[in-house]
Amino acid sequence: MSARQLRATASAVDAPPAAAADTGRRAALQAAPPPAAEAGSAPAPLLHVDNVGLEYRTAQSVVRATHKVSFDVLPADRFVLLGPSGCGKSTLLKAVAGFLRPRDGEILLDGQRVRGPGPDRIVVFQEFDQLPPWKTVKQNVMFPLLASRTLGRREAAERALHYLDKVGLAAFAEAYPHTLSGGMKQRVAIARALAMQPKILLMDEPFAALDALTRRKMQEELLALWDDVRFTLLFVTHSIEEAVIVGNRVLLLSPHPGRVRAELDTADFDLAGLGSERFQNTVQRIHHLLFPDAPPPGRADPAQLLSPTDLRFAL
Ligand SMILES: Nc1ncnc2c1ncn2[C@@H]1O[C@H](COP(=O)(O)OP(=O)(O)OP(=O)(O)O)[C@@H](O)[C@H]1O
Repeated sequence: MSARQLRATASAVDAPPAAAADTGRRAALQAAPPPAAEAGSAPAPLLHVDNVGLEYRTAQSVVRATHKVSFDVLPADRFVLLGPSGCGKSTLLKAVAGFLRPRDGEILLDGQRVRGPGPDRIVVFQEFDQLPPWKTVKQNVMFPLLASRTLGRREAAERALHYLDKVGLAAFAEAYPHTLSGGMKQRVAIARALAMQPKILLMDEPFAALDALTRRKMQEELLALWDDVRFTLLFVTHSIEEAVIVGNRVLLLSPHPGRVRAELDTADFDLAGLGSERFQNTVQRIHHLLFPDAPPPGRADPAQLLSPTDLRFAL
């Protein structure tokens, strides 16, 4: 990280809330430009979300999920959408995946407008039942490669084993999903997604159903995997701690309907700093940005990632 980025990061997370309010939250907390920008050649965004409004329509009602949300995800970003329940995080992810068309604005992936689902965007969900139980672990990882005709059977098997090895499950290739723990099932889902070598990996609260210690371990493994593979990640969470650990950039969304509250550069934080004063102060500051009128959250117990700053309960 450049000295300039470090300074920008510090001003983003250490500035007092009043200062953020004075200068405009978005401006004060804008992510630092990547080093290439200093040389005048900023990388083009891989994902460009421009003024996107999303809604659900039924015969009886219209539910507005997001309002004029804009952000850019750069190649190899770990970009996190953070906000309270109902602010439209999952809906945004669904729109990027192509399952939902924006009511307003547009979503571009690699310069192309997103018009529907495609193998260049793979979603990992929270649920443990995303793996067909009648297929072995290896067959599960191979399935999208074969179904999309990306690879033939032999190459698909090789690639499946390669990614199962990366998530530490090569020894379980012939096992069936019901014999695996929740964390292992999520690893298989991650291996299956990465095996498709998508342009962007979409994760919708992938660790939320795991116990706190397994969740922490999975965060650690995800970061190690990213270090190894350098994929581009769009990750949804309620948990401020998880957002700060997993993301190098975090977009804060206001309560329903979701609007952009701020964008933070969090590249400087990792699991090692979890209990530190600086980490805790950052968590509290993010909480304040989301809920300026609420009392500050209690200090998070580093052993408990489902902490008072889990925003499911923050409305
Ligand atoms: N299928 C649907 N039909 C109608 N409204 C929906 C549907 N899915 C979501 N919504 C509404 O859209 C809004 C945004 O929902 P969304 O699930 O995207 O929020 P979220 O931030 O992901 O919440 P959570 O963190 O609780 O998963 C909410 O008001 C929700 O009730």
